Amino acid sequence: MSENGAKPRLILASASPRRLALLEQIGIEPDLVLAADIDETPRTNELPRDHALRLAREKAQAIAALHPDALVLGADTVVACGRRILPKTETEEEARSCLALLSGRAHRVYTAVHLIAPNRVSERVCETRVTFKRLSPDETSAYLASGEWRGKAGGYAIQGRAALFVRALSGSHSSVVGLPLYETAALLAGAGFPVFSQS
Ligand SMILES: Cc1cn([C@H]2C[C@H](O)[C@@H](COP(=O)(O)OP(=O)(O)OP(=O)(O)O)O2)c(=O)[nH]c1=O
Repeated sequence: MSENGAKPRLILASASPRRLALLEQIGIEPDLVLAADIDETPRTNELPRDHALRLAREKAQAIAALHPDALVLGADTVVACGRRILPKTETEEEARSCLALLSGRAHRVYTAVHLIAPNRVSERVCETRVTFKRLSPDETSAYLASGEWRGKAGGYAIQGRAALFVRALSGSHSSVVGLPLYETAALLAGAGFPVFSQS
């Protein structure tokens, strides 16, 4: 609660419908959802975890600058093969190369969350290890034809058909989809947002 006992206004700094749906899953409805338009290009030699943390922070800061009295939550999801940051795939060719890299091996997904409150800033990053089965040419073609890879980090969406490719996952499923719910709830509770008593 804020100093006067009122529930603080919450803004989700994201254009991702999945992040909104994940927040709603735990009973949290932001007062406002605003997309932050920032440059998401990785810096030279930037590590995947650092990249996710930086972009989550920059998304939150862009919106907090316009709404200094609210709680502002930003997030960023990065799929990494070793130190390599995979793109958010926009073309079928990009998605095909990502699937070829991910096939038959483990990779990591980092989602960072950054919360700006009027009097404090907090952040967390969640690391998840995902192991894909070896993909046959038919599986790859069928997945590419589904179009589910479009705009997704690493060229797949675990909440859709790519679930069939996941042999093992260690970490947080919600984090791979785009928002680690355990960590997000902890940040919000720490900033005085009533996580378990919304109504
Ligand atoms: C790996 C994976 C990623 N994704 C998505 C989550 C994110 O939306 C996207 C990664 O891009 P992000 O830049 O993290 O998010 P976004 O561009 O969709 O939204 P915004 O920046 O406005 O918050 O990939 C899935 O939906 N499922 C998955 O399994």
